[in-house]
Amino acid sequence: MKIILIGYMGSGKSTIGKNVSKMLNFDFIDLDDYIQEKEQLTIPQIFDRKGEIYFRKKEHVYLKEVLERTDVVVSLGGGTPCYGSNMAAVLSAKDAHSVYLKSSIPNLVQRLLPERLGRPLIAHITTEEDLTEFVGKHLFERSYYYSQCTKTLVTDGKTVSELTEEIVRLF
Ligand SMILES: Nc1ncnc2c1ncn2[C@@H]1O[C@H](COP(=O)(O)OP(=O)(O)OP(=O)(O)O)[C@@H](O)[C@H]1O
Ligand SMILES: O=C(O)C1=C[C@@H](O)[C@@H](O)[C@H](O)C1
Ligand SMILES: [Mg+2]
Repeated sequence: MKIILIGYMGSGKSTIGKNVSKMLNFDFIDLDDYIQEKEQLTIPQIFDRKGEIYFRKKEHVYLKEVLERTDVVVSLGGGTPCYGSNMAAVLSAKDAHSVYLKSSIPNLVQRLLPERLGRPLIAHITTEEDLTEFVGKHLFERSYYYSQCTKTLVTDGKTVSELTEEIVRLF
């Protein structure tokens, strides 16, 4: 079985995915970490030196690679399901269950403001007001893809351990 965690930047995919994998005794792959390791560059370096189109092409190639794995929890990047045939690949992967971690705009903004420098799409945004506007528009565009997941979990008001347990219970 594969559990694929999907959601906007800051929704908790990496943090919760790692915990779920430990509880289920599954392997854990964070697609962003996998890309960084394969490319021997950080995500900001890839965007800066090679550009976003290069990143999206590699993200697609490595997604296909990790979808071959079994007994694994995979946390995708925030944009992964929203490009090319990636969401179709997730939905058609063998024995795969996709979970959308759905978070409100104010919660995402509170989490992302202090951590924005590691995320090239928002690194240039400095105020809470501007980040709220950006996340609102971006999430609206991306929700079309996120909402295709087989399960949706609202994360607002829940701790990482509560969400971890909820996912473990689902499977
Ligand atoms: N339910 C939660 N309650 C409080 N803090 C949380 C919760 N989920 C995640 N966080 C915190 O929010 C921040 C972002 O989480 P994380 O890096 O796991 O998000 P992500 O979805 O993997 O983002 P990205 O798409 O950018 O990789 C972290 O500091 C994490 O500890
Ligand atoms: O939302 C996005 O498009 C991104 C999210 C991160 O996980 C990284 O994959 C990268 O910063 C792009
Ligand atoms: Mg992550």
